Amino acid sequence: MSQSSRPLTPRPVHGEAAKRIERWLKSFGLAGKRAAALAIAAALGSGAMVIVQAYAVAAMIAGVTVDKTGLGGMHAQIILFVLAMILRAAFDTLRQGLAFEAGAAIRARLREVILGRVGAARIHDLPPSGEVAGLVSDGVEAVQEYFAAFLPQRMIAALIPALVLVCVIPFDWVTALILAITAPIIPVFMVVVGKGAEALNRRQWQRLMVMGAHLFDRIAGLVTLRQLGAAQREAALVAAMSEGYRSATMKVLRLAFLSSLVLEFFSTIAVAMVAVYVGFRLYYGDITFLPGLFALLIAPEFFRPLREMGQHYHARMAAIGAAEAMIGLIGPDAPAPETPDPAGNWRILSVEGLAFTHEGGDSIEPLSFTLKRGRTLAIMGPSGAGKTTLARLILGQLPPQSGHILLDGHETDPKTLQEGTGWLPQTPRLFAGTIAENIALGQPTASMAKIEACARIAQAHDFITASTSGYKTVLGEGGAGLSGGQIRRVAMARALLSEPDLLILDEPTAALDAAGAQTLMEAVLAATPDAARLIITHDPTCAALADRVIMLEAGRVTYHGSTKEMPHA
Ligand SMILES: Nc1ncnc2c1ncn2[C@@H]1O[C@H](COP(=O)(O)OP(=O)(O)OP(=O)(O)O)[C@@H](O)[C@H]1O
Repeated sequence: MSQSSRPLTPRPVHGEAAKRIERWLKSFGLAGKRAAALAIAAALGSGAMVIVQAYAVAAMIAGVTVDKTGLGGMHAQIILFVLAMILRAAFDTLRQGLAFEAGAAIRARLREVILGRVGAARIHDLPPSGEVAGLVSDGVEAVQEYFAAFLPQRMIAALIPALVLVCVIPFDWVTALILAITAPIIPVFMVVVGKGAEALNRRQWQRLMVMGAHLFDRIAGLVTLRQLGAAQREAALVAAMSEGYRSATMKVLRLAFLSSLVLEFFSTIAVAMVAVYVGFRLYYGDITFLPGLFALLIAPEFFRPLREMGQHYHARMAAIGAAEAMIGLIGPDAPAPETPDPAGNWRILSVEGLAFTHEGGDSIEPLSFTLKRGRTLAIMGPSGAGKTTLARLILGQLPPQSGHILLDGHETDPKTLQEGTGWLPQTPRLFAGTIAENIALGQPTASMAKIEACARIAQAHDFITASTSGYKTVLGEGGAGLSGGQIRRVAMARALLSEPDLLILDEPTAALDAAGAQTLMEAVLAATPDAARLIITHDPTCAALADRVIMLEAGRVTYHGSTKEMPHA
């Protein structure tokens, strides 16, 4: 079980670092660009209708109270008001739909890139599953808010107040001047609040990632934890982490609510200034009723987009926090997901000077061999000699500290090799599901006939069909319902099903008697005539069927030659 070692109190990012993250984020915006642009246009339409409505209301009130026209003489204003109301509702509905569409396109693109990167990662580079889950769910949602809420609002906050100013100037330029002078208060305040919000949001994300990774890891090992009586202790640890996350979230929310309150306060003061000024001018007869009332009605609408941008500013902060974690996972580029390389035409696998040292100091000394397709190499040696380590290096699960793995003399991407490899691990793992699903885990479209044929070769068919549900027998988590030996047989069928170019079998005959081991290996070799086969074994019967043998002792090769001349293990 692993635990993230990242610090819980991150350095604050602002200035250039935050802008760099934001540039990275924007490279994903292309996915929903058209819908986002249309959403902004719809918001502008709605803003224009608000101005028309304010004018119609002011004209109606002025007609009734000052000009004493009566409602009967105001058909034009009433029709204008109703039309503006209907159009405004239509624009708002359209805006919401388009913003959702833009957000959905960006969400899909981000998830595609993250999962594509995780799928393409070397196995030893894989991030904890909890972190990946946190990023593709909450992380992607936070980023979509940035695109669906903050970015359009930023544009709207620049355009609608400008539109209001242009409309107010012909009626009352003094009010327009007051609005223009007070407008910058809100963006300035937003930037001040933003400095603190960035650090808080990043801390919240770090805590969520650590908690997610920890929780996934502990859930996967729940049986072991219970067996060791450590479940309660772990539960307390998870509770403490949740509490840390709750407290970080509350700090973010507190700041978001407080900043909204202060923004409301400042915009209310600015509107009040306009109201007092208009009131005095009306009183002294410096302005007529209609422009004064129109200026009063429109002043809150001038500040509304700015206030809303202030409220969405925390969406930007949350997105930067999430994006930073994403960059850590998928890198600073936003590439298209890699398409799998359809390799498989190679003939010779060459291992050249491959070496590795575990953290504890145990190592494999530089080791070289070649293995042709259709040939079998047995790796033997006492327990702890480094046999499994060698297999894991070839499978790309451990990064070699030196040396190369070549296919037909060319350096190869571990992913390419992994895709064409059938692997029976030393401790195979089955999952909850039917036996057929477990065999077809890597080949979900495989036919039942093929699944059955592989199960026969792996000596699994008889015990599978002995149960009433046969291949449809449902297994519990970890293959519960089968014995350890039976799990190994099912996993062997799984390794054979993909018709691999390279077959790596770690102790394939464990738990079988000599006759069973011989039959199994002969069947496996006959079924994979074109595969290169690497067999890790303690079993001399099994090794005798190979073409060559490498004997390892404490990570060093003690024999490399034909099977016939090998010394007794
Ligand atoms: N993840 C690890 N961290 C540190 N040391 C490790 C790790 N995995 C293996 N080792 C050590 O490396 C050495 C080689 O282990 P490896 O599993 O490759 O041996 P092996 O020959 O396959 O043994 P066995 O036949 O028992 O499976 C052992 O001493 C083992 O303790």
